[in-house]
Amino acid sequence: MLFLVRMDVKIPHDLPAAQADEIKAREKKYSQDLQRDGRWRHIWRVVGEYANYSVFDVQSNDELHQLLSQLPLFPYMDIHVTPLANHPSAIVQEGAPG
Ligand SMILES: O=C(O)CC1=CCC(=O)O1
Repeated sequence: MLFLVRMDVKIPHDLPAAQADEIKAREKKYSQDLQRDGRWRHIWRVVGEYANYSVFDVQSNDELHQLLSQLPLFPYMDIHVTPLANHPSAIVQEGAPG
């Protein structure tokens, strides 16, 4: 199942820089581990914003919720999830047998 996820990062200004840097380092490792195992398919920066659009490929809503809620930056992000389905005009159908 594919999901488009927008994450807006809102780190409080009074969070000490060293603590913010440590959380961001953990976030990067967590994200890259999920990218390597294929569940975090894409991550794109939104131009001019501290936000990203990501595509996740997971088995269920519950799995996505678990992955997102374990993000180190989770307490400091607004997250919006859009479930994706195949478009009938797409020349490649995601998830269809090859
Ligand atoms: O910087 C961001 O957009 C938040 C984020 C998600 C994964 C990551 O490494 O940073």
